[in-house]
Amino acid sequence: MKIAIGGDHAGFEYKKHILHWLQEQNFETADFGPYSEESFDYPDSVHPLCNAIENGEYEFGILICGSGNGVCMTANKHQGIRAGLVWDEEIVKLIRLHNNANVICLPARFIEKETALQFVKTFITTEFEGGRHQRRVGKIACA
Ligand SMILES: O=C(CO)[C@H](O)[C@H](O)[C@H](O)COP(=O)(O)O
Repeated sequence: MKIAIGGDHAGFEYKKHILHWLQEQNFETADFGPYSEESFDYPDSVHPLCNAIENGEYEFGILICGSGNGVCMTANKHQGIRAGLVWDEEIVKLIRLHNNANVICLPARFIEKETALQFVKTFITTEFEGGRHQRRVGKIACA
């Protein structure tokens, strides 16, 4: 599984932590930045990451900023992206089970680092349920 990760300065430490775990597990990864804690505009990471997912280069994306909302709003501008903001384990499961999310958005200033990692583990191991949800997901994109 190929996984891309990005965000802004507020998510930098969390990104490092999650990336380290992904690489330990031998996932193929790509880091779309930022590469330091210096102030960074999240769209400059989010758009290239989402383009790469839409092109089929990566299956899943992980985005991290302070509240999770900036990265989520930006990602969902892309037709091929379904990004979900998460704050507890059940919500993480639901964005995969019901929404077939391909991007998870983590609010670094509101959850612990280990919680963020646990959310990523749940995200990448939960399968889309399909069925009635397939019909609904099919109606999300607008022309
Ligand atoms: O959602 C966000 C932006 O809309 C994020 O929370 C950013 O990380 C946050 O806005 C960054 O704020 P800062 O004061 O520039 O660190």
